Amino acid sequence: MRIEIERVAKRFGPVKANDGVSLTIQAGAVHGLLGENGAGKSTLLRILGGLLRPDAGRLLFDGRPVALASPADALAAGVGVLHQEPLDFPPLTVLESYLVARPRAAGAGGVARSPLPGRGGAAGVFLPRRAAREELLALAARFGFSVDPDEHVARLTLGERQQIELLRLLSLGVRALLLDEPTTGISGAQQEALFSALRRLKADGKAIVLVSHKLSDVEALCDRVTVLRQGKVAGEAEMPAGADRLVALMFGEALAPQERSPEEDGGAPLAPLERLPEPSGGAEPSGGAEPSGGAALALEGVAFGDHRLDVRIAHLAVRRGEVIGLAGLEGSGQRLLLRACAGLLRARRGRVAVGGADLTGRPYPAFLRAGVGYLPADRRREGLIAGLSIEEHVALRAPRPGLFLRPREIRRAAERAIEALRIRGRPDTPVERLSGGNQQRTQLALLPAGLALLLLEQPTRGLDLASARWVWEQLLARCRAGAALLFASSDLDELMRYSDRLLVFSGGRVSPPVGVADLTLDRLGRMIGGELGDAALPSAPRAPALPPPPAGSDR
Ligand SMILES: Nc1ncnc2c1ncn2[C@@H]1O[C@H](COP(=O)(O)OP(=O)(O)OP(=O)(O)O)[C@@H](O)[C@H]1O
Repeated sequence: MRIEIERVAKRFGPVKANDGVSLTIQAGAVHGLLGENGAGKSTLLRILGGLLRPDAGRLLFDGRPVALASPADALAAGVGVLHQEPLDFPPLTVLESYLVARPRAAGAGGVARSPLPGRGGAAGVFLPRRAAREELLALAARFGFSVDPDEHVARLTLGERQQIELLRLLSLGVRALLLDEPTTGISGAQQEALFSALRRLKADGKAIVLVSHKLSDVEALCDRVTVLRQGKVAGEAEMPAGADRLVALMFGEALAPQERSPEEDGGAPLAPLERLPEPSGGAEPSGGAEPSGGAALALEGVAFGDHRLDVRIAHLAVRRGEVIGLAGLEGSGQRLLLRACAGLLRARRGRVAVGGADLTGRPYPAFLRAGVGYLPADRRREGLIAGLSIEEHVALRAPRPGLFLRPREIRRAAERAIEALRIRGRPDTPVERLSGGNQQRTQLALLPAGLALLLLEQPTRGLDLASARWVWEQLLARCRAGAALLFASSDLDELMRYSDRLLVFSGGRVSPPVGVADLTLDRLGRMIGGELGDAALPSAPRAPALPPPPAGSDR
């Protein structure tokens, strides 16, 4: 399907999110949509997916003007959106989720047209589960996805949920697929599977739109890219266009080549961000050295877990100013460790001390008082409160000077935070209206100053290159001021670049701390794959518990 976007405009109050965007997406091609945080990419995707109506301009599908009043309209017109967080239903099984929104065949409860070549649709008075099941398995096999129709969606990893959603959209007959940051939070193997599926769909003649901040994804997949800047088309390029050109289109000339990550620079050496001060105790910042005393964080013989994993750490001491990266596939225990160190998950045994104070078994507020700050990955569900504005978040965080909040002071504090963290929004902007990158900046703005221990999940997920770099500048400045930092990331370059030492997680097993100087990307990849070495503590995965965990639990 060919998609033409003609002079599309969309405003949110004073913000021109899309300002006369025109571009054509060809059938049988992957079209990249790039741009810095807040450039207007998601807005355009939401317009194409029927989630938003444009104020002006029009869309043509295969030359015919269309008016999309809802996602159902877009689906009926052949456009499916694969959101970063799949729109699935955690309590359902994979098969039930796959069948959501399937139109019923001619007045009966049957499965409509089969998405598989050469097969007609099944129909019947009752839902023909067996036919649907076979169809799902055959479609999954076509793309090399391994699928268990009876598994609960809540038990799947993000990458597996994404595969089911992709299959569901295909089963609904989409001819154009819009993907929003599809490789965020999925494993390397799942990324390979996704890429080969997309190449196959492209060969089948589908139009594919890829929104991504990762130039490596764009270079691997796209035939053509359009760069948005402040709601306008800043430029277009046929691929391969060269990373320099794309970065210049996205950020103007503002981002010097050395400010980009090695991935985007094809491996060129980087100008390092300013690193840590000399440690006061004489310990080396890398190479596995441990602080001798007064650690920012000390764990002794701790064991914690959830319904799925038991995690044990015999000994970990993190010194002030140190950065510890937590590597591993998502759901391997990193999040559990961060939550245990934040007082959000109680260790079953062992000792947890922050700044020398024993906080074992103490509640979350005690950790807060000890100077622990926690930044969750899921900013929309856990980090921020939908419906509240930036200033309301600032008010919630404010230390209580008395019984009453002072609105003027709160507003001024919000304005200062907006300015300091360069958030694109106003004090009264509800947080759900901020772009992903600006939500992350807001979360960072809410972290109090002077923290002793920062615990961060995926601190730069969804951020553009310049913003990610800038966030790390802020974090390293806190480290230079004495904070210790533990962060979980699925970006190996980020882990290698910013950590002093790494803990590698694999299915709940944890490696001893490894100095990054002793690691290569290749070795790290193998450790993540399970080669943790003899020193890693074994831990048996727990038997699956019923009922399934709520969505968003550590997977
Ligand atoms: N519902 C909304 N209400 C108000 N403003 C909005 C809304 N949605 C988006 N915006 C604003 O429109 C602009 C474009 O946002 P959009 O989410 O399209 O950017 P983006 O390029 O996808 O950014 P990111 O890479 O951070 O996800 C931003 O300034 C954002 O704050």
